[in-house]
Amino acid sequence: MLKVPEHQVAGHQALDGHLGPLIDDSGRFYKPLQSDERGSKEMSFYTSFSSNTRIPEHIRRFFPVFHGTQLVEASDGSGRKPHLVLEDITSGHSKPCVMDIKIGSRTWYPQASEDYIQRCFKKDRETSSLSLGFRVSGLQVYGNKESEVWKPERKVVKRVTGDKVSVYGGSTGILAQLLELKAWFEDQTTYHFNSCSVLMLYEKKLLGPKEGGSTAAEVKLVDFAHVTEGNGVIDHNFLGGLCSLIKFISEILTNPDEHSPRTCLQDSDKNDFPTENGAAESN
Ligand SMILES: O=P(O)(O)O[C@@H]1[C@@H](OP(=O)(O)O)[C@H](OP(=O)(O)O)[C@H](O)[C@H](OP(=O)(O)O)[C@H]1OP(=O)(O)O
Ligand SMILES: Nc1ncnc2c1ncn2[C@@H]1O[C@H](COP(=O)(O)OP(=O)(O)O)[C@@H](O)[C@H]1O
Repeated sequence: MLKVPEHQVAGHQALDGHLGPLIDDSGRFYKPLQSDERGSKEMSFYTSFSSNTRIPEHIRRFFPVFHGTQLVEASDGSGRKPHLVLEDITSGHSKPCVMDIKIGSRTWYPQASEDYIQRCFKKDRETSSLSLGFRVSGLQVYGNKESEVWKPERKVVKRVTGDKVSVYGGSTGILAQLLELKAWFEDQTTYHFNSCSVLMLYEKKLLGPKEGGSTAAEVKLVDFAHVTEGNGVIDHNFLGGLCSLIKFISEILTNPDEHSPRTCLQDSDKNDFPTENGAAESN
């Protein structure tokens, strides 16, 4: 029996009769193939990437495992539709803290439709993409009390700017993984990852007498609906955004006091989680 993913933080969602991804109990994530060229682009990417023998194994682990496509009952009630069958990155977690960060100062690309380019121009300008080279697309953070979770609405997430971003779960784990990805992006010229996201995830553990804190963090790349061929050219847009994100996280780690939770919320959001402890997680 497929169900709506509880821990999805961005993108199209399978709620209220809309078309969106589903999960099963065996750790698979079913992403519906969008009917326009986005669906075929994402499938082409996964097919190409999974059979590309030049991708080093230590880089492959940053991508969800691809299990082909399958016809399954779509979440919008429109009948059986083709879905990409992917590894569910949140599987095995009960309190995953997740952040989706869309990389690149621009999400448009020359081959896209005029309409898409115009929409991207607007979103890139109105968010931190243009200024920072990345933007937060969605997040959820568990706190220290049993049911405490901070999952701000999309409109709150979109307002986040450079001085208000706070990174939950910095540390060597995340940083080391981002640096490993960066080294590959400095070299690879096969794909251009337009409008693609870095997903950061760690399991929140409740603070108790013997335990506390959180487990090792994971970095994954998601959303390949706009990947184009690299044609021997470095993906400067993604690489630039990634470098900027790395610098941003490094600065938080070196000056954590300047990035207290109070700086990440606007006055109107202060009734929301996080608490000080929740934001001080280190991964
Ligand atoms: O529909 P919207 O306005 O929520 O836009 C979607 C975006 O949400 P956002 O506005 O950035 O919060 C959404 O962004 P996220 O993945 O949520 O970061 C996608 O960009 C999506 O387009 P595509 O599937 O990548 O082509 C976007 O979908 P399309 O409008 O292009 O179908
Ligand atoms: N393989 C996956 N496993 C678990 N969650 C995923 C996976 N891929 C995507 N997600 C969740 O779904 C969200 C949207 O994914 P994305 O591929 O960007 O969809 P869209 O194309 O609708 O924007 C991500 O922010 C993440 O929360």
